Amino acid sequence: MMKAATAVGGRQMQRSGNQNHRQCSSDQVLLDSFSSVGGGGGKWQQSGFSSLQKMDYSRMLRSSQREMSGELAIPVEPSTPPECLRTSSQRKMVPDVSSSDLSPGILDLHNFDTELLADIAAPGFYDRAPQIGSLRGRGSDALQFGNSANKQIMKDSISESNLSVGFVVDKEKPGSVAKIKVVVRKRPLNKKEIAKKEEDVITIEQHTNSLTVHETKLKVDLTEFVEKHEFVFDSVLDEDVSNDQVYRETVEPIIPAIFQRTKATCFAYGQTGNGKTYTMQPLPLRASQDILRLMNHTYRNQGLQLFVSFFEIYGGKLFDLLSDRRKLCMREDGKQQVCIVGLQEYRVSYVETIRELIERGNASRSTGTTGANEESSRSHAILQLAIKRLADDNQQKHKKRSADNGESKPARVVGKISFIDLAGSERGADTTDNDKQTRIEGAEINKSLLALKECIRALDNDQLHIPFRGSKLTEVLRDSFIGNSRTVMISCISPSSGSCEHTLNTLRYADRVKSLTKNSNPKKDLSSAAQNTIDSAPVPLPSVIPKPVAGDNKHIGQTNQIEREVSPPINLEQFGRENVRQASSTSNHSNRSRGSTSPEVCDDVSDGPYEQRKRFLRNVGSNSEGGFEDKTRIVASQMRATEDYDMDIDNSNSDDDLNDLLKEEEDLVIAHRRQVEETLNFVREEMKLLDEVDQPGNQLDEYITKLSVVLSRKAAGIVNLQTRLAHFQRLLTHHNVLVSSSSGQ
Ligand SMILES: Nc1ncnc2c1ncn2[C@@H]1O[C@H](COP(=O)(O)OP(=O)(O)OP(=O)(O)O)[C@@H](O)[C@H]1O
Repeated sequence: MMKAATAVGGRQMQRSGNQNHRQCSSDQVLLDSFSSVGGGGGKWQQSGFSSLQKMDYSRMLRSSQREMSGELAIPVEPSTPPECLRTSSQRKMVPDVSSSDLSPGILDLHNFDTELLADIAAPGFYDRAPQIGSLRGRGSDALQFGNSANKQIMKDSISESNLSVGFVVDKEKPGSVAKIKVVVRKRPLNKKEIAKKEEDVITIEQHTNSLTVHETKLKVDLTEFVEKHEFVFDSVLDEDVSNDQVYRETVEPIIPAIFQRTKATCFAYGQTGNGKTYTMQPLPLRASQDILRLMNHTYRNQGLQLFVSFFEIYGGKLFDLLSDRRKLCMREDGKQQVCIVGLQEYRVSYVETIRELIERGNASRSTGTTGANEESSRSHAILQLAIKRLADDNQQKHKKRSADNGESKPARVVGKISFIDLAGSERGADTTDNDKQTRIEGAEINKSLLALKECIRALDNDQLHIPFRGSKLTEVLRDSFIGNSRTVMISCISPSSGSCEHTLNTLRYADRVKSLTKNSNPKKDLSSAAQNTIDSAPVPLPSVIPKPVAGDNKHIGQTNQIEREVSPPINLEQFGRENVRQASSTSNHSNRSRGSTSPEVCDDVSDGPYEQRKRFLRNVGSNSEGGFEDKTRIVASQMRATEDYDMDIDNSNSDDDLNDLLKEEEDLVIAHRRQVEETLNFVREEMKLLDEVDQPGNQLDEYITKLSVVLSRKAAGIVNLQTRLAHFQRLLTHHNVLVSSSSGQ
């Protein structure tokens, strides 16, 4: 799972999510070469690349095949090349999908009944898996940062995986693998952090699977002290642990299970730029290699086939990354089973083919720039490896039925594994500078991350109801949450002191996922339970901080942040509209009254037109047009009104129309800008007015004093709007929590 592989055209910025991106050239070369070497009959050989290139790739692939020949004694079959890998003539002549190689256009994730395979024990699978203690010190991954590291990953993965060809079938039952495994991976300090002289604040003890965050804090007397936050997870991986070792610790143990009716999910979670893509990138390749080996040894002659699909969820929409970003639809059938309409699956027999497909998919991913990562994944990418089987009798029937009426019966899914490279999590406070699109992305991302967590928790508690409707992501993964499932979560963290708060948030998320498991380790972030009530929110407004749900305080390491995630609903839409209404009513007021000569229209000295204020100033002290005090009282009551609405929020109903909310927020920003502008104009006009109007000194003093009251109230109004804007972002995040938690009720 990668972002755009640099070798395949680099990464791109895709904001619309609807654009089609084609990265054909080098893919074409590689796949064509592969087909020719792998026995594809030269079907895709006419792409016009040089014979020298062909030879190089052929040599590489031949050697790769030789290395794996013991394990991959599978019949050579042509892999169906993606459309963009064909020449234009081929694109015209050859149908898009070959029915023998691809799944039907409609991929029904459930209708393929899970095959009941013979419970064949596969001995020795885990024999090679190292003890966690031995993971230290290898660090074969590129430890330097930058694109070169990413480029290297796939190669490393292949070559490392080839080292482990001495693969023996497993003897352990899949049932012995934990249902949910939470692993934390720390990355090294990057160049930027080193340049800023940031320190590594994470210590890891792999033999106890514990990790300590040393957070520097300030006492009230401004002296520094270090607070320690200790966490224990199923596994903790230090910065020198290689990607191959990560594979062995996370995915390898669950591979045998997917031959036995299990749906597995592996995902990386963490702050943007902390190594999710770096970590996820090589895993599907390694997994597919092991799957192919098992298929061709332990499960040979059972007619199993491996299928690959790769799609992304961006802005709540699905795009096929292996089919020119074709937009996909998710449907539920009568049995409430999820179908992804149009998703293409490719039947594969070779790791190299999978590699090419992954690279192509990555090149189509939506990426953007965040403060922490220039090439940030702004989508969730989901790569699925599905093992399917057409039973003999089914095959017979299938042939007959196909001959009869041209229908094809889909293969049955034996098991599958989904690799999810999640978009980076961001705090609302970090997104204040982002444009609207980035804010929408951020809100969508946070929403799905929270929904995912809720599903995992429900799953691990054997809850009857899994709140998969919380987001598109969880809906799509629905079938991975039901029945026999395994989940591996890899939390990626930065070691730097500057990211300490982010890191704690990530670890608490991971801790939360794990915390309610039956076998959870009680040794949690004790320091945070005792004294750390860190809240990443920029401005504390108690009236909108949701209250903890009764009985949800059983976990020691829980903090305020977590408690808020299970809070009662807030009507954000009402909140937003109210904000805008208040802001607009104040800011539009002067617009309405401008041009009017009626003094009644101007109920506020600050909002009256210039001539009116001039008249007013002339009458200061005479009370002829209503006292100045009255007018300032009106202003004050308007300000109070904008402050009061917070009180109503808790009584509101929830509303999940995110786009409406963002529209409200945008309106609020406009209203804020307008109010600032008008206040400045007001000040300018007042200064001019004071120059023009000849008043006795004492009356002028009085006027100025009163004016300063109005001005300070105007300033308070602006600050108020700013506070609400900052708050709006927090509320959007809370909203996501509420949506997911309310859908779970
Ligand atoms: N364990 C690691 N060792 C060496 N380099 C790493 C490691 N983890 C991450 N990096 C480097 O850090 C940079 C950012 O990593 P990556 O793109 O994987 O982050 P990310 O979490 O996927 O970010 P985003 O959520 O924004 O997509 C990359 O240049 C990557 O090579």
